[in-house]
Amino acid sequence: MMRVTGISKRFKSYHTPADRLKEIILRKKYHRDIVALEDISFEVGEGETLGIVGQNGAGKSTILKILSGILLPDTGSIEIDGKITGLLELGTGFNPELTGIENIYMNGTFLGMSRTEIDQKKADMMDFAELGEFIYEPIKTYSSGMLMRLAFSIAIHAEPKCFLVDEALSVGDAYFQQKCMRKIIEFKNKGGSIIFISHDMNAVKTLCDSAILLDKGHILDYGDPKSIVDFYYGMILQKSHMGDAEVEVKKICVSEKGESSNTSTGEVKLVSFKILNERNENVSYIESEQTVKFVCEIESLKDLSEPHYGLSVRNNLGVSVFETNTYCMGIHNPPLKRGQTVKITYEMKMPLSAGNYSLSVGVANKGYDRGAFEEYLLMAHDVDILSIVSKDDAIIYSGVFNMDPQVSVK
Ligand SMILES: Nc1ncnc2c1ncn2[C@@H]1O[C@H](COP(=O)(O)OP(=O)(O)OP(=O)(O)O)[C@@H](O)[C@H]1O
Repeated sequence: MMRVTGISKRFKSYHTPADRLKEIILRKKYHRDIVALEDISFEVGEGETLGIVGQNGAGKSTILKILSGILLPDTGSIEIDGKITGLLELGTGFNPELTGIENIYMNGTFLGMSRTEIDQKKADMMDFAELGEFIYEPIKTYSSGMLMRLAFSIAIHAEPKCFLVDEALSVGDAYFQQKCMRKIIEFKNKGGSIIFISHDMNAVKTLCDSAILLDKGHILDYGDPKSIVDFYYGMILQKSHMGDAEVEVKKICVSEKGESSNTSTGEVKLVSFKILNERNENVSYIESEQTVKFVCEIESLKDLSEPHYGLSVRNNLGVSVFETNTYCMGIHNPPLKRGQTVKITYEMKMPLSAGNYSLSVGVANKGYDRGAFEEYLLMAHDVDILSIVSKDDAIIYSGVFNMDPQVSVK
């Protein structure tokens, strides 16, 4: 178990290096205080993964640096019965002039391993990193992906109690990332604690047992990863909304199956959401590969010049299995006048594996600008759940959906 209590960290920001000198000599304040973290507390149990999410500058890296001992907090404490290691700022604890093997010794020592321990684990570390002959070369000749392979291998073999995972993992190629993920899951299953920092919300929902939403150094919310991610999306909606409307995050109920976390500017309203089969009957479950209709009624509370509507289907791990919107599909929708209601029907086949799938809907106005809609108006998460049961005569397969392969064996 790891317990972090009341951690705070401030940085002094100087306009120029000369200001630092002036401050000392003239004994006058020449800096601006930046609150990177304020009174951060959390716990991670054995075998648990805590996700930390937040926008750029929220304080995520500062937490990791404090946990790994690179930075000291101004206040607060960290209690853990063992080591904390992880992937941090690639190169920390490495000497570029030394070979991969020499760096295993140096970095291993930095992570608290004895020489005998490193002697015993060196072969495993080298095997895992798969660097071939490069392991005998100075690491200044390594690509960032190769450096990451070495850093990960040493950090995970150092037998930590808590492992820190951040975006540095994405430097590795897809093959090595998968290998790292398998190792991380193995570590977790053996009782290791993990702190996972990522901008990939699907990964946070899939891998974490709990999550923290950080904003400007403060914990905005702490709890179940799914609601944290929904809250985070709500924040993004608010920031990407270029209109002047206030955004509210609230729970709504449009189906009998429970609550949906609805983030809305209040300019459109989700009136109803229905799941129908081919005979237009309301259904809550279908057989895999059947056609289904999702019918969504939206009321506009202001004039919308170029409305767009989106739908996403997520599996029970929160992973998006399908997501699209009318803008991406090249559909030009008629404008909506204030007070008008529009009915959007998505008719599609669902060749998904058996399980429960949640449906989310979104509404935006105007097209993409800088990779996002100009005006997000509504994001209603998990408005309904559709259960899919296996199709009797389907092939036996595992995975997310039936790709229906045509096989020829010659
Ligand atoms: N060495 C430093 N000196 C001054 N300010 C700093 C320093 N390191 C971080 N900060 C400030 O602290 C705040 C938190 O930064 P941090 O890097 O922890 O954010 P982050 O959530 O990791 O962001 P990102 O997602 O962009 O990596 C930011 O305002 C940043 O400018």
